Amino acid sequence: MRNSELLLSSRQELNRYTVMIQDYLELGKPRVVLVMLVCAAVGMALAVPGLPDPIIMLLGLSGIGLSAMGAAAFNHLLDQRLDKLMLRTSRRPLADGRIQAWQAALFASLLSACGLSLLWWSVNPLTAQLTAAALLGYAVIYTAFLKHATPQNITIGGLAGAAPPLLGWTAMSGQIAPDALLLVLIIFAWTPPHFWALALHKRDEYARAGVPMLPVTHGVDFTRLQIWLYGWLTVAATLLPFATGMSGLVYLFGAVLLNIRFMYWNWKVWRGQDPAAPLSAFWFSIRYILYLFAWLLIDHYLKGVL
Ligand code: HEM
Ligand SMILES: CC(C)=CCC/C(C)=C/CC/C(C)=C/COP(=O)(O)OP(=O)(O)O
Repeated sequence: MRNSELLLSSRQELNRYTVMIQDYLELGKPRVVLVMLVCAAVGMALAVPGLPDPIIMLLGLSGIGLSAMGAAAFNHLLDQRLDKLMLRTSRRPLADGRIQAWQAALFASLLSACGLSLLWWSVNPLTAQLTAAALLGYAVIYTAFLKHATPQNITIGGLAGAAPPLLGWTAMSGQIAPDALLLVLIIFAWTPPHFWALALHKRDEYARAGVPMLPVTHGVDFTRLQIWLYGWLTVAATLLPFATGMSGLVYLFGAVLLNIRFMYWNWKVWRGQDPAAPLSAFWFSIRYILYLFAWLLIDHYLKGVL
């Protein structure tokens, strides 16, 4: 083989590996997990006065992240047939046949086992148990049952996605505190407006695939109203950290600004006059939750200084 041919084939080999790594990474829904890890990190910071122990923080975030990615990979595995039916998900590695079911099962099991063991042995058993509950809640209860059974799938399944700040909190303090549950409540209330905005936009795909999401079972108008109402519930939940004295005026300032924008988009969705509003509301909901947790963190550290 000539040198140029050798170079070409090693480049092709490298490309194949890069694509394979990207496919496995995609199974773990890395962008969703990254936002969850931010929420977990804020839970860690708020659980203790001063700075959290960096070693526990690293071990805790690794364990939570690996477990959440494991749960997401199980979701890909169990949903592979459904994912083939929807345009948004049809190019996923399993749905598209780029990864085999046994490979995904092995990957999901390895990630979950590594994540949970790391938490059990190097953080604390309570965090490992709560993370295992969230993993099963999303991968099994939501994906295998609720998603196909009831339009309330995400209100109940949302509890698993809302767990990260509590997991961060227990990783650092070893106990479940009311303040940590407030943070869970915020994400729990936020999940319906977050997801139903996307479900409105993708209503026809869900209908064709036979998934009983709210806009499919109860119609578009009812879903718009629910987004508006759950939006207010989220606003109320976000005021609780200030009302209970857990966070101060800096947080309140940030939360009010974010809530104005959040309710502006939810209002646009509710009115139903702008066909682009649901997708814009969905994307804003992600920035909203990220920035809200950032404000909690800023407030926590400024409280010590101001
Ligand atoms: C059961 C609860 C939840 C449901 C049903 C849900 C649903 C969804 C769906 C269907 C997508 C689109 C995914 C895609 O196109 O690949 C999405 C995207 C996203 N979700 Fe959620 N979500 C939930 C909870 C959460 C939570 C708790 C967080 C973070 C704290 C979160 C953060 C995100 C982010 C960052 C994206 C964008 C991902 C990207 O850019 O590809 N979600 N969500
Ligand atoms: C241990 C722990 C913290 C677990 C949480 C796991 C986790 C990654 C939850 C993500 C929530 C999510 C993106 C739901 C969408 O699922 P879907 O199946 O309805 O959406 P899809 O159609 O895009 O797959």
